[in-house]
Amino acid sequence: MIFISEAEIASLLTWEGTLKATEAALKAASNGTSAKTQRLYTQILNTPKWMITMPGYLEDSKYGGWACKTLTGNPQNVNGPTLNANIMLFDERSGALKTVLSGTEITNWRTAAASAVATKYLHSRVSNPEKVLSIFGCGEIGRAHAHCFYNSFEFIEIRLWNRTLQKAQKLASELNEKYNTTKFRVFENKEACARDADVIITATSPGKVPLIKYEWLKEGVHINATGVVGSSLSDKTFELDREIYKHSEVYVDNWPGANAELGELTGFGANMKAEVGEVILGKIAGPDGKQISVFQSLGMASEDCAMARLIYDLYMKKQQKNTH
Ligand SMILES: NC(=O)C1=CN([C@@H]2O[C@H](COP(=O)(O)OP(=O)(O)OC[C@H]3O[C@@H](n4cnc5c(N)ncnc54)[C@H](OP(=O)(O)O)[C@@H]3O)[C@@H](O)[C@H]2O)C=CC1
Ligand SMILES: O=C(O)C1=NCCCC1
Repeated sequence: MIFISEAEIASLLTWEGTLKATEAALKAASNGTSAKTQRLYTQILNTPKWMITMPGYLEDSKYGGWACKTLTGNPQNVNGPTLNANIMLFDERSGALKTVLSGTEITNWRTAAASAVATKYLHSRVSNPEKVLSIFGCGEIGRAHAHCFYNSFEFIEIRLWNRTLQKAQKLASELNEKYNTTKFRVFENKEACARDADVIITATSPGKVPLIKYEWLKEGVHINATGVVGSSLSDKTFELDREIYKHSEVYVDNWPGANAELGELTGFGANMKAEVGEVILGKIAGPDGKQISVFQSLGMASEDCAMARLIYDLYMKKQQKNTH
């Protein structure tokens, strides 16, 4: 059995590969070529710590795989990441365990890639270079989005907001330095950060008060809302206020997951429009550019299957090269 570590995975990950694998998984959710199994939440009693088990299967000659991700979350982790993930990849003929992959960075990358794919298909005018992107939350998922969106689109300005200001400042400095740019700007005030933004990403552990208010938003804005609290928690909260859901078209990655975990949104009056895959496949027309669109990202096991297969193939290729 092979173990592929975070360090090895970091050397194999590219945005191009991640975007293709994630798009394949989003498409498969809407054309019946991936399993629709629900994920399971297990909580350590009387604590906010949870484990999610995500079994999945994706049929695809390039990105197909049969895998199960386990992910533990501890919102109180101060010295390490909030999320720790591992992915078991199985042999489809024998059922034997083939590989265990560290899954934390894979989760960060594919979550950002899912938002980028959603933005590509739901916010068609994004190729206009005069666009502003605002990212709320500069943790691991926010950081991955900043890299992914910088490398995938041409925004004129990328705004960063974080509850703890210093974290946004640190990330902005890192990114401006790495990409030799001044596009990344820190905003202390949430409203100022959201106003006039064309695309918004929320990547926080949602608190009791929603982060973003409807009255701050520009016509036709596209929002990728990635922060979620497990469905087994009684104090479930969302990053966007109810008025936003009432006035938006809401897109999801998969209906079975949304039906199980996003029931509240229908209660808020949300127009739960379609899976992103249905738009990719041309089954449903995307937003008209005037309405607000929200991609309420849940994350799918099939995305992890696609990524596990991608990384496994790259790893094996590298091993073969090294032995010749
Ligand atoms: N949709 C998907 O597929 C996936 C979604 N997620 C979700 O993404 C979110 C972020 O995860 P990750 O980046 O790994 O976590 P991190 O712990 O790295 O970052 C958490 C972020 O949330 C902020 N935050 C925490 N509480 C609040 C609050 N009350 N108000 C505003 N901001 C707050 C933190 O701010 P500060 O720095 O001040 O503490 C920090 O920016 C989580 O909700 C997670 O469940 C994760 C993986 C996949
Ligand atoms: O898909 C995932 O992976 C996650 N989804 C929601 C919560 C954290 C991880």
